[in-house]
Amino acid sequence: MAQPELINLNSLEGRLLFAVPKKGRLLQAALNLLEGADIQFKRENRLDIALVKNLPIALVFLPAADIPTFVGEGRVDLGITGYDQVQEHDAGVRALARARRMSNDWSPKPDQKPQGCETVIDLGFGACRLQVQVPAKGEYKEGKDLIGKNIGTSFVHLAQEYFARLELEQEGITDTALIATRKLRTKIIELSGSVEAACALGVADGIVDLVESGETMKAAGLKAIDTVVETSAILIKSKAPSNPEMVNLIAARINGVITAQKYVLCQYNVPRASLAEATKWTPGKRAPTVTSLEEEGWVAVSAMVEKKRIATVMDELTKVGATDILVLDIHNTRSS
Ligand SMILES: Nc1ncnc2c1ncn2[C@@H]1O[C@H](COP(=O)(O)OP(=O)(O)OP(=O)(O)O)[C@@H](O)[C@H]1O
Ligand SMILES: O=P(O)(O)OC[C@H]1O[C@H](OP(=O)(O)OP(=O)(O)O)[C@H](O)[C@@H]1O
Repeated sequence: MAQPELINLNSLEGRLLFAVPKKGRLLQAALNLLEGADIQFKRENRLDIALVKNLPIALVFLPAADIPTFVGEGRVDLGITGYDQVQEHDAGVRALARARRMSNDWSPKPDQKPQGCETVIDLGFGACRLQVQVPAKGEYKEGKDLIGKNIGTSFVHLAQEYFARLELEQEGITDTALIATRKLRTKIIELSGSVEAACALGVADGIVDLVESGETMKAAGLKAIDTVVETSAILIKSKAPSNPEMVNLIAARINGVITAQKYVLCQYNVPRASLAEATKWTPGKRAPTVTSLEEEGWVAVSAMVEKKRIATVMDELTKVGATDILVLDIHNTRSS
């Protein structure tokens, strides 16, 4: 039986490291993006590193929550994760800086690489909201009603900052710099999953958790009273990537795939006299392509249109006299 090829660390030499969620909600959409960007790899069973066959890249499969740390510290060059995870990581970095300042242990190394990650593209999937939730039939109406109570969450740092801000507001303190040094009256309880069960089980008075369809929240007898972060999946890069050209190439490819998913190509024929009216509905990304038809007084138009607008656009084009309207899927796209 053929043995799987083991990856030794030397084979990562010279390769751009690209972190991908190893499981969960973002995994499949991230894999689809890689396929669309022609990033070819074979992931061996149980191995969290895969060498890309056609580019000098290695994929590293990591928990979505850890990806901002690896990218932020420059251990990995690029990553796909949720904006919520980046925000939680950044809030954690602020909390650590505050703790170190308070204990006078603040000694940045002079040769340290720039830390932190930058958002390259909003990937347009994995949209949900990090919300403050309370029992639907309970007495809590707004975030500030939970001050001094027990809050269950996996997003401890964002929850800490959220309640620090509310506590300061309640005390009439406007200096937001104090959010970072606040000793909270509200108790934040870290939970790693099934957070929605915390209220019913008496562990928490309220929770801070993700809501997508709202089904989990409803089933747990909870309602949302505030939003901490609106999130979707993003492509992030380190502030000091090992190969900036390769980062740009991957970003351009992924951007092309995302744009292709968002747009369709709309083609139609229209009398030249109605062209101005018709192209108001199909201005294209830069400008529509207009070509003359063999038939006198007619032109053919081709333009990219956002998928979500296409039905309305077709209705309006018909009204202004366009005919032979075709809508085509776009497989990939690239613009500078
Ligand atoms: N309905 C949803 N619930 C949770 N996360 C979602 C949802 N929709 C999109 N996401 C995104 O997916 C990211 C990863 O969440 P997910 O729960 O799938 O991760 P995970 O690695 O399986 O973590 P865990 O083991 O804690 O469940 C979230 O941070 C968020 O950005
Ligand atoms: O609004 P909805 O569409 O119902 O989605 C939200 C739920 O999905 C996530 O949990 P997940 O299923 O990832 O499991 P977990 O509770 O173990 O994190 C999140 O923590 C919510 O519980």
